[in-house]
Amino acid sequence: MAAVDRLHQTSSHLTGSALSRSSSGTALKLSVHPFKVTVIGSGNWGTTIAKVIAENTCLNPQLFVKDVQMWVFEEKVDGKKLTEIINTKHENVKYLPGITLPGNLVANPDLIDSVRGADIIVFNIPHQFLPRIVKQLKGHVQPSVRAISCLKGFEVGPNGVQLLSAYITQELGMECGALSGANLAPEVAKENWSETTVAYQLPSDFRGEGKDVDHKLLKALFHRPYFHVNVIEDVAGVSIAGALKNVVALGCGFVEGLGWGNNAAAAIQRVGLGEIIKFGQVFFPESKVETYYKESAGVADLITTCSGGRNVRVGKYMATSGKNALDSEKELLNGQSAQGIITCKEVHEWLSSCKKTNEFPLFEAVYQIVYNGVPMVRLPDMIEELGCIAEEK
Ligand SMILES: NC(=O)c1ccc[n+]([C@@H]2O[C@H](COP(=O)([O-])OP(=O)(O)OC[C@H]3O[C@@H](n4cnc5c(N)ncnc54)[C@H](O)[C@@H]3O)[C@@H](O)[C@H]2O)c1
Ligand SMILES: O=P(O)(O)OC[C@H](O)CO
Repeated sequence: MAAVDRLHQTSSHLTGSALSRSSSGTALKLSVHPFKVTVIGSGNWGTTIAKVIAENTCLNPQLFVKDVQMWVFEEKVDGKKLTEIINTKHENVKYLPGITLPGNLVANPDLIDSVRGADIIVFNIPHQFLPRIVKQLKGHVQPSVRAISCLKGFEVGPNGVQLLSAYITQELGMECGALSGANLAPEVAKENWSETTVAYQLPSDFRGEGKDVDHKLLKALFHRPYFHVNVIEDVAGVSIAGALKNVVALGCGFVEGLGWGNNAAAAIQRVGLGEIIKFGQVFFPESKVETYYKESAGVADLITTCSGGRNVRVGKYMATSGKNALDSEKELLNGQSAQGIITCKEVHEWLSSCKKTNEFPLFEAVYQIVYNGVPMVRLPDMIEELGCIAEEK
Protein backbone atom coordinates (compact mmCIF):
# COMPACT_ATOMS: atom_id res chain seq x y z
CA MET A 1 0.00 0.00 0.00
CA ALA A 2 1.39 3.42 -0.94
CA ALA A 3 2.31 5.78 1.91
CA VAL A 4 -0.42 8.19 0.91
CA ASP A 5 -3.08 5.49 1.12
CA ARG A 6 -1.76 4.35 4.47
CA LEU A 7 -1.73 7.99 5.50
CA HIS A 8 -5.38 8.46 4.60
CA GLN A 9 -6.35 5.25 6.39
CA THR A 10 -4.62 6.20 9.61
CA SER A 11 -5.25 9.94 9.61
CA SER A 12 -7.87 9.62 12.36
CA HIS A 13 -5.18 8.83 14.91
CA LEU A 14 -2.58 11.30 13.81
CA THR A 15 -1.35 13.73 16.38
CA GLY A 16 0.48 16.09 14.01
CA SER A 17 3.91 16.14 12.44
CA ALA A 18 7.34 16.61 13.94
CA LEU A 19 10.46 18.22 12.47
CA SER A 20 13.37 16.02 11.51
CA ARG A 21 16.72 16.62 9.86
CA SER A 22 17.74 14.43 6.94
CA SER A 23 21.31 13.23 6.41
CA SER A 24 21.67 16.01 3.82
CA GLY A 25 21.05 18.50 6.62
CA THR A 26 17.64 19.64 5.37
CA ALA A 27 14.95 20.23 7.99
CA LEU A 28 11.93 18.15 7.05
CA LYS A 29 8.51 17.55 8.47
CA LEU A 30 8.14 13.88 9.25
CA SER A 31 6.05 11.72 7.01
CA VAL A 32 3.46 9.69 8.87
CA HIS A 33 4.74 6.64 7.09
CA PRO A 34 8.15 6.43 5.51
CA PHE A 35 8.29 6.52 1.72
CA LYS A 36 9.06 3.28 -0.09
CA VAL A 37 11.40 3.60 -3.07
CA THR A 38 11.86 1.37 -6.12
CA VAL A 39 14.51 1.76 -8.80
CA ILE A 40 13.60 0.33 -12.20
CA GLY A 41 16.85 -0.61 -13.90
CA SER A 42 20.21 -1.96 -12.88
CA GLY A 43 22.72 -0.97 -15.53
CA ASN A 44 25.83 1.12 -15.02
CA TRP A 45 23.91 4.20 -13.85
CA GLY A 46 20.85 2.33 -12.59
CA THR A 47 22.94 0.43 -10.07
CA THR A 48 24.90 3.53 -9.12
CA ILE A 49 21.84 5.64 -8.39
CA ALA A 50 20.25 2.71 -6.52
CA LYS A 51 23.37 2.60 -4.34
CA VAL A 52 23.06 6.35 -3.63
CA ILE A 53 19.39 5.95 -2.71
CA ALA A 54 19.92 2.86 -0.54
CA GLU A 55 22.61 4.69 1.43
CA ASN A 56 20.16 7.51 2.11
CA THR A 57 17.19 5.31 3.00
CA CYS A 58 19.42 3.52 5.50
CA LEU A 59 20.48 6.83 7.07
CA ASN A 60 16.97 8.33 7.14
CA PRO A 61 14.58 5.67 8.49
CA GLN A 62 12.20 8.42 9.64
CA LEU A 63 11.67 9.37 5.98
CA PHE A 64 12.20 6.23 3.96
CA VAL A 65 11.64 2.49 4.14
CA LYS A 66 15.14 1.10 4.53
CA ASP A 67 15.02 -1.61 1.86
CA VAL A 68 15.16 -0.36 -1.73
CA GLN A 69 13.87 -2.61 -4.47
CA MET A 70 15.89 -2.59 -7.69
CA TRP A 71 14.25 -4.22 -10.69
CA VAL A 72 16.81 -6.22 -12.67
CA PHE A 73 16.32 -7.43 -16.23
CA GLU A 74 17.30 -10.99 -15.37
CA GLU A 75 20.20 -12.59 -17.13
CA LYS A 76 22.78 -15.25 -16.38
CA VAL A 77 26.39 -14.40 -15.64
CA ASP A 78 28.70 -17.44 -15.63
CA GLY A 79 25.63 -19.65 -15.29
CA LYS A 80 24.24 -17.77 -12.26
CA LYS A 81 21.27 -15.42 -12.09
CA LEU A 82 22.41 -11.79 -11.87
CA THR A 83 19.80 -11.05 -9.19
CA GLU A 84 21.17 -13.85 -7.00
CA ILE A 85 24.72 -12.61 -7.44
CA ILE A 86 23.68 -9.05 -6.49
CA ASN A 87 21.73 -10.23 -3.43
CA THR A 88 24.47 -12.52 -2.11
CA LYS A 89 27.70 -10.86 -3.25
CA HIS A 90 26.32 -7.28 -3.08
CA GLU A 91 27.95 -6.45 -6.35
CA ASN A 92 26.56 -6.00 -9.85
CA VAL A 93 29.37 -7.95 -11.46
CA LYS A 94 28.16 -7.28 -15.01
CA TYR A 95 27.23 -3.60 -15.04
CA LEU A 96 29.10 -2.10 -12.08
CA PRO A 97 31.95 -4.46 -11.22
CA GLY A 98 34.21 -3.75 -8.27
CA ILE A 99 31.69 -1.66 -6.31
CA THR A 100 30.20 -2.97 -3.08
CA LEU A 101 26.47 -2.30 -2.85
CA PRO A 102 24.55 -1.64 0.38
CA GLY A 103 22.93 -4.71 1.95
CA ASN A 104 19.52 -2.98 1.92
CA LEU A 105 19.51 -2.81 -1.89
CA VAL A 106 17.40 -5.76 -3.02
CA ALA A 107 17.61 -7.01 -6.61
CA ASN A 108 14.24 -8.23 -7.88
CA PRO A 109 13.66 -9.84 -11.31
CA ASP A 110 9.86 -9.38 -11.06
CA LEU A 111 8.91 -5.91 -12.29
CA ILE A 112 5.41 -5.88 -10.83
CA ASP A 113 6.55 -7.23 -7.49
CA SER A 114 9.36 -4.66 -7.34
CA VAL A 115 6.91 -1.71 -7.51
CA ARG A 116 4.38 -3.16 -5.06
CA GLY A 117 3.66 -0.53 -2.38
CA ALA A 118 6.16 1.94 -3.85
CA ASP A 119 5.63 5.64 -3.16
CA ILE A 120 8.51 6.79 -5.35
CA ILE A 121 9.71 5.10 -8.53
CA VAL A 122 13.06 6.03 -10.06
CA PHE A 123 13.25 5.05 -13.73
CA ASN A 124 16.77 4.21 -14.85
CA ILE A 125 16.93 2.01 -17.93
CA PRO A 126 18.24 2.64 -21.45
CA HIS A 127 15.29 4.57 -22.86
CA GLN A 128 14.58 2.22 -25.78
CA PHE A 129 13.13 -0.21 -23.22
CA LEU A 130 10.80 2.33 -21.60
CA PRO A 131 7.64 1.73 -23.71
CA ARG A 132 7.71 -2.00 -22.90
CA ILE A 133 8.28 -1.37 -19.18
CA VAL A 134 5.50 1.21 -19.01
CA LYS A 135 3.10 -1.16 -20.78
CA GLN A 136 3.80 -3.87 -18.19
CA LEU A 137 3.36 -1.42 -15.31
CA LYS A 138 -0.06 -0.19 -16.45
CA GLY A 139 -2.71 -1.09 -13.90
CA HIS A 140 -0.09 -2.02 -11.28
CA VAL A 141 0.87 1.45 -10.06
CA GLN A 142 -1.35 4.17 -8.62
CA PRO A 143 -1.27 7.66 -10.16
CA SER A 144 -0.54 8.91 -6.61
CA VAL A 145 2.96 7.42 -6.89
CA ARG A 146 5.65 9.99 -7.78
CA ALA A 147 8.51 9.34 -10.18
CA ILE A 148 11.94 10.58 -11.21
CA SER A 149 13.37 9.74 -14.61
CA CYS A 150 17.14 9.38 -14.98
CA LEU A 151 16.71 8.40 -18.62
CA LYS A 152 18.26 10.29 -21.49
CA GLY A 153 16.38 10.49 -24.78
CA PHE A 154 13.00 11.40 -26.25
CA GLU A 155 9.82 9.68 -27.25
CA VAL A 156 8.91 10.57 -30.83
CA GLY A 157 5.48 9.43 -31.98
CA PRO A 158 1.96 10.59 -32.70
CA ASN A 159 2.27 13.20 -29.96
CA GLY A 160 5.34 14.74 -31.58
CA VAL A 161 8.54 14.95 -29.58
CA GLN A 162 7.97 14.20 -25.91
CA LEU A 163 10.12 14.35 -22.81
CA LEU A 164 10.42 10.90 -21.23
CA SER A 165 9.10 12.30 -17.94
CA ALA A 166 5.99 13.55 -19.77
CA TYR A 167 5.62 10.18 -21.50
CA ILE A 168 5.72 8.43 -18.09
CA THR A 169 3.09 10.84 -16.74
CA GLN A 170 0.91 10.38 -19.81
CA GLU A 171 1.07 6.57 -19.72
CA LEU A 172 0.97 5.95 -15.95
CA GLY A 173 -0.66 9.09 -14.57
CA MET A 174 2.13 9.70 -12.06
CA GLU A 175 3.91 13.05 -11.72
CA CYS A 176 7.47 12.61 -12.98
CA GLY A 177 10.58 14.76 -12.61
CA ALA A 178 14.09 14.25 -13.94
CA LEU A 179 17.60 13.77 -12.59
CA SER A 180 20.60 14.56 -14.77
CA GLY A 181 24.05 15.99 -14.31
CA ALA A 182 27.76 15.62 -14.94
CA ASN A 183 27.61 12.09 -13.62
CA LEU A 184 29.73 9.43 -15.24
CA ALA A 185 28.53 6.39 -13.33
CA PRO A 186 31.92 4.80 -12.55
CA GLU A 187 33.09 8.03 -10.84
CA VAL A 188 29.91 8.46 -8.78
CA ALA A 189 30.00 4.77 -7.84
CA LYS A 190 33.54 5.24 -6.51
CA GLU A 191 32.19 8.17 -4.48
CA ASN A 192 34.33 10.79 -6.20
CA TRP A 193 32.71 14.19 -5.67
CA SER A 194 30.25 15.37 -8.32
CA GLU A 195 27.11 17.47 -8.69
CA THR A 196 23.72 16.72 -10.17
CA THR A 197 20.42 18.46 -10.90
CA VAL A 198 17.01 17.12 -9.92
CA ALA A 199 14.01 18.81 -11.53
CA TYR A 200 10.51 18.38 -10.19
CA GLN A 201 7.29 20.37 -10.31
CA LEU A 202 4.78 19.95 -7.54
CA PRO A 203 1.61 18.48 -9.09
CA SER A 204 -1.80 20.11 -8.74
CA ASP A 205 -2.84 17.32 -6.34
CA PHE A 206 0.20 17.86 -4.06
CA ARG A 207 -0.75 16.43 -0.68
CA GLY A 208 1.43 18.62 1.52
CA GLU A 209 4.85 18.59 3.14
CA GLY A 210 5.67 15.29 4.82
CA LYS A 211 2.84 13.55 3.01
CA ASP A 212 4.13 13.86 -0.53
CA VAL A 213 7.27 14.21 -2.58
CA ASP A 214 8.67 17.74 -2.67
CA HIS A 215 12.06 19.37 -3.27
CA LYS A 216 13.28 18.78 0.30
CA LEU A 217 12.38 15.10 0.17
CA LEU A 218 14.10 14.66 -3.18
CA LYS A 219 17.24 16.26 -1.79
CA ALA A 220 17.12 13.86 1.16
CA LEU A 221 16.73 10.95 -1.26
CA PHE A 222 19.59 11.77 -3.63
CA HIS A 223 22.09 14.04 -1.85
CA ARG A 224 25.27 12.42 -0.55
CA PRO A 225 28.49 14.01 0.69
CA TYR A 226 30.06 12.92 -2.62
CA PHE A 227 26.94 13.62 -4.76
CA HIS A 228 25.70 17.18 -4.40
CA VAL A 229 22.15 17.80 -5.47
CA ASN A 230 20.48 21.01 -6.62
CA VAL A 231 16.71 20.76 -6.98
CA ILE A 232 14.96 23.02 -9.49
CA GLU A 233 11.66 23.10 -11.39
CA ASP A 234 12.87 23.07 -15.00
CA VAL A 235 12.15 19.44 -15.93
CA ALA A 236 12.24 20.27 -19.66
CA GLY A 237 15.65 22.00 -19.58
CA VAL A 238 17.25 19.22 -17.53
CA SER A 239 15.82 16.50 -19.80
CA ILE A 240 16.69 18.22 -23.09
CA ALA A 241 20.29 18.89 -22.05
CA GLY A 242 20.71 15.30 -20.82
CA ALA A 243 19.36 13.76 -24.01
CA LEU A 244 21.06 15.93 -26.61
CA LYS A 245 24.56 16.06 -25.14
CA ASN A 246 24.84 12.37 -26.08
CA VAL A 247 24.43 13.31 -29.77
CA VAL A 248 27.08 16.01 -29.42
CA ALA A 249 29.40 13.48 -27.73
CA LEU A 250 29.20 11.16 -30.74
CA GLY A 251 30.32 14.10 -32.91
CA CYS A 252 33.16 14.79 -30.49
CA GLY A 253 34.18 11.15 -30.70
CA PHE A 254 34.33 11.37 -34.49
CA VAL A 255 36.75 14.32 -34.54
CA GLU A 256 38.84 12.81 -31.74
CA GLY A 257 39.03 9.50 -33.56
CA LEU A 258 40.08 11.35 -36.71
CA GLY A 259 42.96 12.76 -34.67
CA TRP A 260 41.87 16.39 -35.05
CA GLY A 261 42.62 17.27 -31.43
CA ASN A 262 41.19 19.49 -28.74
CA ASN A 263 40.28 22.51 -30.87
CA ALA A 264 38.00 20.43 -33.06
CA ALA A 265 36.38 18.80 -30.01
CA ALA A 266 35.78 22.26 -28.50
CA ALA A 267 34.22 23.45 -31.77
CA ILE A 268 31.81 20.51 -31.75
CA GLN A 269 30.84 21.28 -28.14
CA ARG A 270 30.31 24.98 -28.95
CA VAL A 271 28.04 24.22 -31.88
CA GLY A 272 26.35 21.47 -29.86
CA LEU A 273 25.56 23.70 -26.91
CA GLY A 274 23.99 26.24 -29.27
CA GLU A 275 21.81 23.56 -30.86
CA ILE A 276 20.78 22.16 -27.47
CA ILE A 277 19.63 25.59 -26.31
CA LYS A 278 17.87 26.29 -29.61
CA PHE A 279 16.08 22.92 -29.50
CA GLY A 280 14.77 23.80 -26.05
CA GLN A 281 13.66 27.27 -27.07
CA VAL A 282 11.93 26.12 -30.26
CA PHE A 283 10.20 22.95 -29.07
CA PHE A 284 9.96 23.31 -25.29
CA PRO A 285 9.61 27.06 -24.66
CA GLU A 286 8.95 26.34 -20.98
CA SER A 287 12.63 25.30 -20.59
CA LYS A 288 14.92 27.94 -19.15
CA VAL A 289 18.14 29.00 -20.89
CA GLU A 290 19.86 29.45 -17.52
CA THR A 291 19.51 25.72 -16.82
CA TYR A 292 21.96 25.04 -19.65
CA TYR A 293 24.75 27.18 -18.23
CA LYS A 294 24.01 27.25 -14.48
CA GLU A 295 23.16 23.64 -13.71
CA SER A 296 25.22 20.48 -13.64
CA ALA A 297 22.66 19.03 -16.06
CA GLY A 298 23.66 21.66 -18.63
CA VAL A 299 27.11 22.52 -19.87
CA ALA A 300 28.88 20.54 -17.12
CA ASP A 301 27.28 17.30 -18.31
CA LEU A 302 28.13 18.21 -21.90
CA ILE A 303 31.80 18.62 -20.94
CA THR A 304 32.07 15.41 -18.91
CA THR A 305 30.17 13.34 -21.50
CA CYS A 306 32.35 14.66 -24.31
CA SER A 307 35.46 13.92 -22.23
CA GLY A 308 34.85 10.41 -20.95
CA GLY A 309 31.32 9.18 -21.59
CA ARG A 310 30.28 6.10 -23.51
CA ASN A 311 29.02 8.05 -26.53
CA VAL A 312 32.32 9.82 -27.14
CA ARG A 313 34.08 6.46 -26.81
CA VAL A 314 31.75 4.86 -29.35
CA GLY A 315 32.17 7.79 -31.77
CA LYS A 316 35.94 7.57 -31.45
CA TYR A 317 35.92 3.81 -31.97
CA MET A 318 33.79 4.21 -35.09
CA ALA A 319 36.38 6.62 -36.46
CA THR A 320 39.42 4.51 -35.64
CA SER A 321 37.98 1.08 -36.47
CA GLY A 322 35.71 1.97 -39.38
CA LYS A 323 32.95 -0.07 -37.73
CA ASN A 324 29.34 1.04 -37.56
CA ALA A 325 27.69 2.47 -34.43
CA LEU A 326 25.87 -0.65 -33.24
CA ASP A 327 28.87 -2.94 -33.70
CA SER A 328 31.07 -0.39 -31.92
CA GLU A 329 28.60 -0.18 -29.03
CA LYS A 330 28.49 -3.97 -28.77
CA GLU A 331 32.26 -4.41 -28.87
CA LEU A 332 33.06 -1.62 -26.43
CA LEU A 333 30.28 -1.63 -23.85
CA ASN A 334 29.52 -5.23 -22.76
CA GLY A 335 25.73 -4.81 -22.86
CA GLN A 336 25.64 -1.14 -21.87
CA SER A 337 24.03 1.43 -24.13
CA ALA A 338 25.31 4.57 -25.88
CA GLN A 339 22.04 6.48 -25.94
CA GLY A 340 23.19 9.03 -28.53
CA ILE A 341 22.82 6.40 -31.27
CA ILE A 342 19.07 6.19 -30.79
CA THR A 343 18.63 9.81 -29.75
CA CYS A 344 20.14 11.19 -32.97
CA LYS A 345 17.58 9.10 -34.90
CA GLU A 346 14.72 10.38 -32.75
CA VAL A 347 15.90 13.95 -33.24
CA HIS A 348 16.26 13.46 -37.00
CA GLU A 349 12.75 11.98 -37.28
CA TRP A 350 11.27 14.87 -35.36
CA LEU A 351 13.22 17.59 -37.21
CA SER A 352 12.38 16.00 -40.59
CA SER A 353 8.70 15.95 -39.74
CA CYS A 354 8.78 19.69 -39.06
CA LYS A 355 11.28 20.44 -41.88
CA LYS A 356 13.92 21.86 -39.57
CA THR A 357 16.92 19.54 -40.08
CA ASN A 358 18.96 22.38 -41.61
CA GLU A 359 18.50 24.48 -38.49
CA PHE A 360 20.33 21.87 -36.40
CA PRO A 361 23.28 21.01 -38.65
CA LEU A 362 25.40 19.19 -36.05
CA PHE A 363 22.54 16.94 -34.94
CA GLU A 364 21.73 16.21 -38.60
CA ALA A 365 25.38 15.56 -39.52
CA VAL A 366 25.76 13.08 -36.64
CA TYR A 367 22.60 11.29 -37.80
CA GLN A 368 23.82 11.13 -41.43
CA ILE A 369 27.20 9.73 -40.33
CA VAL A 370 25.67 7.13 -38.02
CA TYR A 371 22.79 5.94 -40.21
CA ASN A 372 23.68 6.81 -43.82
CA GLY A 373 27.43 6.25 -43.87
CA VAL A 374 28.30 9.87 -44.69
CA PRO A 375 32.11 10.20 -44.20
CA MET A 376 33.07 11.78 -40.86
CA VAL A 377 35.58 14.10 -42.56
CA ARG A 378 32.58 15.93 -44.02
CA LEU A 379 31.47 17.03 -40.53
CA PRO A 380 32.83 20.63 -40.66
CA ASP A 381 31.45 21.19 -44.17
CA MET A 382 28.06 19.77 -43.26
CA ILE A 383 27.80 22.01 -40.21
CA GLU A 384 28.58 25.03 -42.41
CA GLU A 385 26.48 24.04 -45.44
CA LEU A 386 23.34 23.10 -43.57
CA GLY A 387 23.68 26.17 -41.35
CA CYS A 388 23.93 28.39 -44.46
CA ILE A 389 20.82 26.85 -46.01
CA ALA A 390 18.94 27.53 -42.78
CA GLU A 391 20.15 31.16 -42.75
CA GLU A 392 19.13 31.77 -46.37
CA LYS A 393 15.54 30.69 -45.69
N1 LIG B 1 26.08 5.22 -17.19
C1 LIG B 1 26.15 6.52 -16.96
O1 LIG B 1 27.23 7.07 -16.71
C2 LIG B 1 24.88 7.34 -16.95
C3 LIG B 1 24.89 8.51 -16.22
C4 LIG B 1 23.76 9.29 -16.19
C5 LIG B 1 22.63 8.87 -16.89
N2 LIG B 1 22.62 7.73 -17.59
C6 LIG B 1 21.39 7.33 -18.28
O2 LIG B 1 20.70 6.38 -17.50
C7 LIG B 1 19.95 5.48 -18.35
C8 LIG B 1 20.29 4.07 -17.95
O3 LIG B 1 21.67 3.85 -18.21
P1 LIG B 1 22.50 2.70 -17.51
O4 LIG B 1 23.92 3.13 -17.57
O5 LIG B 1 21.94 2.36 -16.18
O6 LIG B 1 22.21 1.41 -18.44
P2 LIG B 1 23.27 0.62 -19.32
O7 LIG B 1 23.66 1.46 -20.48
O8 LIG B 1 24.34 0.10 -18.44
O9 LIG B 1 22.41 -0.57 -19.92
C9 LIG B 1 22.38 -1.85 -19.39
C10 LIG B 1 21.05 -2.12 -18.75
O10 LIG B 1 20.04 -2.37 -19.74
C11 LIG B 1 19.30 -3.51 -19.30
N3 LIG B 1 18.62 -4.19 -20.38
C12 LIG B 1 19.15 -4.91 -21.41
N4 LIG B 1 18.15 -5.42 -22.16
C13 LIG B 1 16.99 -4.99 -21.61
C14 LIG B 1 15.60 -5.18 -21.94
N5 LIG B 1 15.23 -5.87 -23.00
N6 LIG B 1 14.70 -4.60 -21.14
C15 LIG B 1 15.04 -3.88 -20.08
N7 LIG B 1 16.32 -3.66 -19.71
C16 LIG B 1 17.28 -4.22 -20.48
C17 LIG B 1 20.36 -4.38 -18.66
O11 LIG B 1 19.76 -5.35 -17.85
C18 LIG B 1 21.12 -3.35 -17.86
O12 LIG B 1 20.50 -3.12 -16.62
C19 LIG B 1 20.32 5.84 -19.78
O13 LIG B 1 19.30 6.62 -20.36
C20 LIG B 1 21.60 6.64 -19.63
O14 LIG B 1 21.79 7.61 -20.64
C21 LIG B 1 23.72 6.94 -17.62
O1 LIG C 1 28.40 7.50 -20.61
P1 LIG C 1 27.37 8.34 -21.30
O2 LIG C 1 27.88 8.93 -22.56
O3 LIG C 1 26.09 7.59 -21.43
O4 LIG C 1 27.08 9.61 -20.40
C1 LIG C 1 26.94 9.42 -19.07
C2 LIG C 1 26.29 10.52 -18.34
O5 LIG C 1 25.14 10.95 -18.98
C3 LIG C 1 27.24 11.61 -17.99
O6 LIG C 1 26.66 12.46 -17.09
